[in-house]
Amino acid sequence: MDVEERFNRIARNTVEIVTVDELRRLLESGGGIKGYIGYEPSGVAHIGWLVWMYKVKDLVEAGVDFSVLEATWHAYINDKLGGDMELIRTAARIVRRVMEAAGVPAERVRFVDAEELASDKDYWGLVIRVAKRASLARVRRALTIMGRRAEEAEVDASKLIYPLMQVSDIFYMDLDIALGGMDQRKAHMLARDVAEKLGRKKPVAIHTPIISSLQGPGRMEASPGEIDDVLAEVKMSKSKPETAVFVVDSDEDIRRKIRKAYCPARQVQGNPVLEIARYVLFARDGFILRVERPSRYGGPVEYVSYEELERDYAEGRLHPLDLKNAVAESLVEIVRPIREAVLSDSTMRRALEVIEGRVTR
Ligand SMILES: Nc1ncnc2c1ncn2[C@@H]1O[C@H](COP(=O)(O)OP(=O)(O)OP(=O)(O)O)[C@@H](O)[C@H]1O
Ligand SMILES: N[C@@H](Cc1ccc(O)cc1)C(=O)O
Repeated sequence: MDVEERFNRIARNTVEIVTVDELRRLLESGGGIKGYIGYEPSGVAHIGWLVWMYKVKDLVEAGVDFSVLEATWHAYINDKLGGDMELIRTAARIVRRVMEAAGVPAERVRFVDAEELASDKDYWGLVIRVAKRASLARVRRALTIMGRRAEEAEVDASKLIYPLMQVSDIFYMDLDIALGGMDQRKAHMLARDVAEKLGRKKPVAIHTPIISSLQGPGRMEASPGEIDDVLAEVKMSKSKPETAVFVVDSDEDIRRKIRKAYCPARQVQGNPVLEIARYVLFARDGFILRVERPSRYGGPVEYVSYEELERDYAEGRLHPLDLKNAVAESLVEIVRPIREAVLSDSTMRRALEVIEGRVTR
């Protein structure tokens, strides 16, 4: 791939790149580029995670030396899985399997355990230096990166360490690119500002879209705030199982959940079914959405691009039920091999049962 092809591969299906020029310069420099994403191993992945997993695949294919940080300590701080570190580590093994089944070339990705970072005194030196350069108000505001509101830091002070650790992870691993969903924006912006003050490499932030809750965004006007704060509230989230399709859901569960999903006729904004079509289904090369419907409703139709689908939907030429059925069937095809990869392994199956019973938020 030449520079342009690499750039396009990295940029497709993203919401923002901070900054595009810096990314171009990195690619043009011809040197090695180090990127990462971190996630909390804290339960079963939902289809929102496929959005970043597909992006990891793009980055690896574009030649980025990529690490996936299994943020075990972060999950502990964030009260996941009852703070059971053994279970948190097990959850990380399951997510690895999910990533492989979703097409991420695992042999070309470095998996890093947050406990390994935290075992180095230099890591903690870095956390303290980062803390010195960040105001308390800014760190509190960054709590959205862990799906919390600023006020929640009052309950338990470890929550304030989390954003500082996330920023330090980036410096410790000496990264050029930090990837995350839009809800991770505050960590990346903080890292960019602190980088200048500490004379560190300023990471390019790449943000992928957030899929809304299946129940819809609710009263969006009632949640004023910056875009990432709002998205953190309305996203499909594993802590709210009724909002999500999980990668281990049965075919019938997927169909049932999509059938019940919020999907007003002609509405594009905040429509989770269209978002799934756009960011999960059409994110795959060569995808075609096939709508089966009786001839009295227009007969079968095929969409080869999201844009065509959106146009027909917005103009009322595609009924919500027909959209839902088509999206559900395609999702079933995507989820099935992932579910089988996880559930065909009896150790994983058992671990999953324990984890599902222990999801604490
Ligand atoms: N609904 C979503 N759509 C797209 N990406 C998502 C979605 N939810 C989470 N992500 C991304 O997945 C990564 C892991 O996020 P996170 O651990 O917060 O997910 P989650 O399962 O919703 O967790 P929780 O419910 O525990 O907050 C982050 O980069 C985040 O941006
Ligand atoms: N805050 C991220 C997890 C994360 C943790 C540490 C990092 O360095 C990066 C990401 C999330 O909630 O998904």
